[in-house]
Amino acid sequence: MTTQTLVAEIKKKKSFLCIGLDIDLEKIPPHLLSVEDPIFEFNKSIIDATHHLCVAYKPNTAFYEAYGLKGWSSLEKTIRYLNKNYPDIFTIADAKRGDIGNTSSMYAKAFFEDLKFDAITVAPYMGKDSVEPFLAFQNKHTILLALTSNAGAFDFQTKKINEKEVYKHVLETSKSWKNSDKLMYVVGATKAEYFKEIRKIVPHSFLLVPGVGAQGGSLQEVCKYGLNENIGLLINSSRGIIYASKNKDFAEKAAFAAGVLQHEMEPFI
Ligand SMILES: O=c1ccn([C@@H]2O[C@H](COP(=O)(O)O)[C@@H](O)[C@H]2O)c(=O)[nH]1
Repeated sequence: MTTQTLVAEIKKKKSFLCIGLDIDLEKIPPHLLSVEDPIFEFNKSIIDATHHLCVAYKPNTAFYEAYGLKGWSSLEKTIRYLNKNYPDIFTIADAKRGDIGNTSSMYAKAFFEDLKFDAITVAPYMGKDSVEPFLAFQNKHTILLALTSNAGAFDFQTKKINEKEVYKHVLETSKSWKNSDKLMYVVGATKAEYFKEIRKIVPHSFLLVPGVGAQGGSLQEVCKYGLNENIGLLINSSRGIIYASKNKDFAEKAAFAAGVLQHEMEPFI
């Protein structure tokens, strides 16, 4: 998907919500556990109930890899279902990959060519040659971890090298890489006070913002400095939406929780 299509969808739906599909079999309604593929059935119900309220879905691959081949098959069925039934939805594989160049190329093929995701999250730690293979794919997006939502972000990301924080080096240096127009960045909602500085370095880029909901980040605080001329934000909530209920009404309750966030977003669009 192109960035222009994503922006048009945001304006059409009056939403920049991304719903995280982080499926834990211990958290889904028990009645689903007896069907053949509980993860896919759960995802399908959540997607059908919420697709009009969001512009993106983000399965975190860890939640599928944890269930082995069955989990990977559920992930594959989920992305195929999304691409077939809701082609205007932006799909993000939250896989946090990145390795030496030829290995990164294989990761990119797996997620962009085989699974046909629109975007993948990538760790910047191994540098330019580990990220550029992802950027070689047309109409695909690479979402680089810049300033993450967890407490451990302060271990390295905010430490200074040559008087500049590491996350700022990530933002600035990556701008010089080939096809850097395909880059987006992860910035945690729990780090709202950093958005002003971040927007000075990447004013036009999209930011994927996890941390609203279960992690306590504030949508309003993020929007204060995070928005740009194209909205430029994808606000993610996973547990806060998909586990709104453990009963048979789970999809309906997820839609209600998604609607609350979408409603908060409307005035910004
Ligand atoms: O900095 C980061 C990067 C990724 N994540 C991921 O986003 C979701 C958040 O889930 P919630 O249930 O809404 O807390 C999850 O997949 C994380 O691995 C992040 O939280 N922070």
